[in-house]
Amino acid sequence: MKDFRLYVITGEEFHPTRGVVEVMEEAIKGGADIIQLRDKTNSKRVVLDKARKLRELTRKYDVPFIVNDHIDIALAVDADGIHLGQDDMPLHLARDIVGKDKIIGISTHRIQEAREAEQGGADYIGAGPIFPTNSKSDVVDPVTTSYLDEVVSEISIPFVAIGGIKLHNVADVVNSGANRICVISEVVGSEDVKGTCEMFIQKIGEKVIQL
Ligand SMILES: Cc1ncc(COP(=O)(O)OP(=O)(O)O)c(N)n1
Ligand SMILES: Cc1nc(C(=O)O)sc1CCOP(=O)(O)O
Ligand SMILES: [Mg+2]
Repeated sequence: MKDFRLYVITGEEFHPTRGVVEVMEEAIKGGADIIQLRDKTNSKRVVLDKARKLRELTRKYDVPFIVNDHIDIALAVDADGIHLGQDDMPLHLARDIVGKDKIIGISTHRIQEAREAEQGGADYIGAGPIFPTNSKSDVVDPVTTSYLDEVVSEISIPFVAIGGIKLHNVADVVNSGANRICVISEVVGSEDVKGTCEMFIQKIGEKVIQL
């Protein structure tokens, strides 16, 4: 899989007056280099329609496109991959269904889950929530950057830090060894989506050691 630095997930509740394609296009123009469609409320038919549109957009910019939760929708639109949590379809079954060429990302909140994902053939893991977040209702307590320290020392597959990551705290995450960051609200809820992505990209590239 192509490496990435800034993973942006849709969150339409944060931009009620703007369309999802328009907002994600701005994110891509600002440097988002992988996109996920995450829609926990709409019907499958509506999610499928959004997936088609985002597939078209991401092809235009050659950016990988991941669908959250719905393997069938991911396959129907020929997404590059799927993202699954600990309560979703188990990794080995998902791999059987999607085949070896699709990206599978797995959410992890503790090191044992990360080990299992790696051993099970995940392409990347999500590590979080690092900080408190309002973007996910059924979320576990923040794992803090100390979970990133464990992941850095033990896990070899790519990991992306997620959960409550903002421009003001991303330096702490980067200083813990994360060089892939995943964001919903701070990006898609911004008045300036492109500019916010550009600032994230700049900060991901900087290791600021606070003494
Ligand atoms: C990159 C990334 N990491 C974590 C998640 C969360 O997935 P999950 O735990 O299945 O929760 P939902 O997003 O389905 O509510 C994610 N989507 N993406
Ligand atoms: C979708 C999701 N998954 C998480 C996890 O820890 O697995 S945290 C999260 C929400 C991230 O949104 P925001 O950037 O707005 O905090
Ligand atoms: Mg899920």
